[in-house]
Amino acid sequence: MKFSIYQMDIVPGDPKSNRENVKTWIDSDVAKNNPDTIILPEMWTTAYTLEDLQELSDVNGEPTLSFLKEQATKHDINIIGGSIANKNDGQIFNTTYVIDRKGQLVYEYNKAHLVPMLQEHHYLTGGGKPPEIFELDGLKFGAIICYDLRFPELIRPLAIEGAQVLVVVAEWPLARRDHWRNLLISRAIENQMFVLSANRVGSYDGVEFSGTSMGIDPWGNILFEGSKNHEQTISTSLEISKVDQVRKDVPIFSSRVPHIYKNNQ
Ligand SMILES: O=C(O)CCC(=O)C(=O)O
Repeated sequence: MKFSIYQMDIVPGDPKSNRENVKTWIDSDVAKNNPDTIILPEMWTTAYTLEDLQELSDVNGEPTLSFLKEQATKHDINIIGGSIANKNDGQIFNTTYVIDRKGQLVYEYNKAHLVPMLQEHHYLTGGGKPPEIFELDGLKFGAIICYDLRFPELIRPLAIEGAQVLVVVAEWPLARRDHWRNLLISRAIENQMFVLSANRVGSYDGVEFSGTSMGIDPWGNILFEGSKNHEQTISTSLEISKVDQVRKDVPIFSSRVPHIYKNNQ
């Protein structure tokens, strides 16, 4: 499977412009790289304009969901749609939508962990459910959003259930770029799966973001590392058989002793 990751800058509070930018990018990326699956960053329609989200959020995914479905069918691509601010029953969630090449919504997930450093709990509601595996073109994926990366207990069950690729979409700040790199590499090694991440660049409200969208193989080798501060398209293919190979060479999943782990995790 060939992936394109859009390490984009985001126009704050202007979903229409951001959708237009993403449309232009998809048109040119499809012509150039012919991807099977594209990946966008976190909150790419609004950026972290938390105080304005009541007004700027999509409602039940619209209009962004229809936009993503249209792009998927038009170009015959799968889309892991980063995440968007999304109002549902009066609450605002940070929601990832995954659309297949037929334009079907195959998966949705709301960010589970809210960021105390950003006072997110004043503006957003946590999803309250763990991520589940979804499939695209026969491959098994998990997807999480930014701060979720700090919680290995959220990700472990995905690996146990056979996820081959973990996708992490983010607006991770430059100030903690070392954490970002090391956590992504750790999640790949400990779960013996590919990790692909899409992080934004640019700045908003005095916070500079760190780019550095990464691809890591199940052995922990870095496949690519985006720039810290430039918009960039990362195009990559994964040799999926590496997952089985690494799990065979170092068979941690058959070495587990869940009955001694707290909560049998
Ligand atoms: O965990 C971090 O350091 C960054 C988290 C974050 O900025 C986010 O989840 O949006």
